Amino acid sequence: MKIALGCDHGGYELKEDLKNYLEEQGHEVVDYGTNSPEMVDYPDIVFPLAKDVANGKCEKGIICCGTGVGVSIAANKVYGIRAANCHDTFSARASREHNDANILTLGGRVIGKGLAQEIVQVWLKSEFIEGRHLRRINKISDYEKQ
Ligand SMILES: O=C(CO)[C@H](O)[C@H](O)[C@H](O)COP(=O)(O)O
Repeated sequence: MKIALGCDHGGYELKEDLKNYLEEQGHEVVDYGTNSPEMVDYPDIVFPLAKDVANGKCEKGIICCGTGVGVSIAANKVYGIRAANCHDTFSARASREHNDANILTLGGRVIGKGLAQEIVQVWLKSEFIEGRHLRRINKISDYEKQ
């Protein structure tokens, strides 16, 4: 799978670890930075990345910051993005099965690398189950189009 990966300085170490992990799993990773622990403003990373998920250049996105919250708020401003900040595997699975989340956000100051890898693994293998959830997603999309 072609995956857009990005971070700010708060998620830099986790992003680097996930890049290796995803490549080991055979995924194609497109790295949107940042590429050092120096301070950056996360919207500058998030918007180009999220646009490329929304327009289909990348199938899914994973973004790390200190908490996963700031990047999630920013990503959800981009038309067509459903970003979910998940720090447990139950929520990660539900964000795919129920919400068809196309971006996962993670907090490098919240969870360790091992748990982050498990969350990513569950998130990537879980599929949207449609049914009643599609009706709800469509209501969000309709609102977004207004
Ligand atoms: O947006 C965030 C908080 O929800 C992210 O965790 C950022 O990484 C964080 O705000 C960065 O904070 P810093 O004090 O500039 O390192």
